[in-house]
Amino acid sequence: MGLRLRVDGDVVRGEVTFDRRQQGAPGIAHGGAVTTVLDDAVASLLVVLETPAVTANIHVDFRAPTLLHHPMTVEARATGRDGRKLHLTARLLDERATVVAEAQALFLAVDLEHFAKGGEALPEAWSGWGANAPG
Ligand SMILES: CCCCCCCC(=O)SCCNC(=O)CCNC(=O)[C@H](O)C(C)(C)COP(=O)(O)OP(=O)(O)OC[C@H]1O[C@@H](n2cnc3c(N)ncnc32)[C@H](O)[C@@H]1OP(=O)(O)O
Repeated sequence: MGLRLRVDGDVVRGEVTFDRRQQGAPGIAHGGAVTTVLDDAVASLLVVLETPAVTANIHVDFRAPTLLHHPMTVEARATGRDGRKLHLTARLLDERATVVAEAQALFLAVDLEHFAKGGEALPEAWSGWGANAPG
């Protein structure tokens, strides 16, 4: 879906335009696709936090239809930490800055060994992250 994310201070921002591949109802993005974008945005905050963590849960409020072929922006920020629990939030906004969807996510910090289960090499940049997790 061409989601582009970047770190801007302690916020993650990005742009996405949904197309027919993410269609749910005619002309409108599927809620699962919207949730994927919000989950990806909050997950990118882990770069800011330098903490390996995984989504334990994510709650999404769909405030307005997310129209296909309309450029959307997404922004995510951390709202708090309680031990291993990272509280993260993200919003998806349309061209008029109307919030079309927002998410509250709980991530749990994990040891890097958690990802070894996937059998893939981990990004080099993650090598220094382990010291912060679990918190
Ligand atoms: C570094 C970049 C990574 C990119 C990640 C991208 C985002 C993703 O898509 S991750 C993929 C989707 N998520 C997953 O695969 C996670 C699968 N789940 C798991 O591995 C485990 O359930 C995991 C790690 C979340 C929690 O297991 P575990 O470490 O044993 O925690 P556990 O001891 O059960 O619980 C710890 C605390 O969290 C709470 N908790 C755990 N799960 C939840 C939940 N789903 N909702 C609310 N609270 C929860 C527990 O109640 C407990 O709270 P307290 O300490 O107050 O009693």
